Formats: sequence, C-alpha cells, structure tokens
Amino acid sequence: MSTTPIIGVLALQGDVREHAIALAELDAIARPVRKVEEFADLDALVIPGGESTTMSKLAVSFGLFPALRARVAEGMPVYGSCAGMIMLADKILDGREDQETVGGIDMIVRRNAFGRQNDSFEADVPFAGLEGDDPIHGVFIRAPWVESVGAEVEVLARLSAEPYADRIVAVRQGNLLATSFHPELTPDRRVHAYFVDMVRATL
Ligand SMILES: NC(=O)CC[C@H](N)C(=O)O
Repeated sequence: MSTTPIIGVLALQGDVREHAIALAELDAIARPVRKVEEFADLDALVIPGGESTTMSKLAVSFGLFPALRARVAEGMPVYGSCAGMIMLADKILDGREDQETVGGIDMIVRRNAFGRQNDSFEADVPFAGLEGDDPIHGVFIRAPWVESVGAEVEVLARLSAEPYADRIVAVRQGNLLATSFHPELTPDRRVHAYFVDMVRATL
C-alpha cells in the first residue's frame, strides 16, 4: 500500500494555490505552510514562483531559514519553481545584497536573466526524465536561469532555441529540484509527477 505524501507549499508569497492544485491532482496532500511548527510533519516542500526578494524577507521575519535549511540537510525533497529556484540556489547573481536563500543546490542562479516583465516568454523545453519524449511547455516570467552548476548537480533541461540556446532551466541535486519556469501554470503535470515520484521514493 502506498502512503499519501504530505507536501507543504511555502505560503509566504507567490502562486501557492496553483502548486497546491497540481499536487492534489497527483494524489498528494498539499498543505500551505508558513510557520516553523508546520514543517515538522511534512514529507516534502514546494517553494512557489513569485518574487524571491519579498519571499526571502518574509522568511527572515517569520524566522524560517534555520528550519528550512535543517529539513533540506535531513534530505527532505524540495521543489522550487522560478522564485523557488532562486531560494534553492547556493549563490545568486543580481539579487539584493542581503537576499538570503535556503540553498542546497550547488549552482549560481541569475535573477531576471531574460530581462524584465515584457521579456517574459513561453518555450517548449526538452526535459530529461519526464514521462514520454514530448518537451514541456515552459512559461518564463521574469525568470532566472542557471549560470553554472557544481559536479553534483544534474542538468535536466536546457533551452533549445536561440537567443537562449543551451541556457540551463531545470536542475536536480539529490532530493532538490528546481525549474526556471512555472509548470504549475500549465495543465501538463509531468514535472509535478516527477517530483511526487521523488517524494514517494523517500517514504
Ligand atoms: N516568476 C517568478 O517567480 C519571477 C522571479 C522573480 N523575478 C524573482 O527574482 O524573484
């Protein structure tokens, strides 16, 4: 019998509801969380898209970083989309100087790498490890890209078309997963399914 994973969605700011809907469609229990006490019984966590400076400041004022880092160090699976990717980066470029991250993925992420709001775009992205061979339709909204990764990081997706060909937009390191784009905003559930499978493997 398989247990139903309890996956928190960090609910400080951002598109919490869209992630919760995607997870519920995959038979996970999605729970919005914003307090330290709420992290204890989670099997996994999603950090949504939104605005990472605001999210980071709120996480500081709610005193969440030590608990988040401790759960990451214990191996709890975490998936971050867009601002969530920034939160999982060990190092960020173009962030506010005081912008703290949870870290855990040995990567350098460049915020707003594709330009400003007007430069938001959509692209089909070949993504390793998803069910089927079809690329995933990525929505990029003031998105970051991954500038460079360390040896332990697996690159799952790169953009395939110019002017951004080969830019890294999805990575995994151990139980941490991050995408520059927002699979929670499109109906294709394969990225969330990939994450829920990662979570189930830890139960
Ligand atoms: N759509 C997003 O999550 C955008 C991320 C945002 N530009 C940031 O730096 O936090």
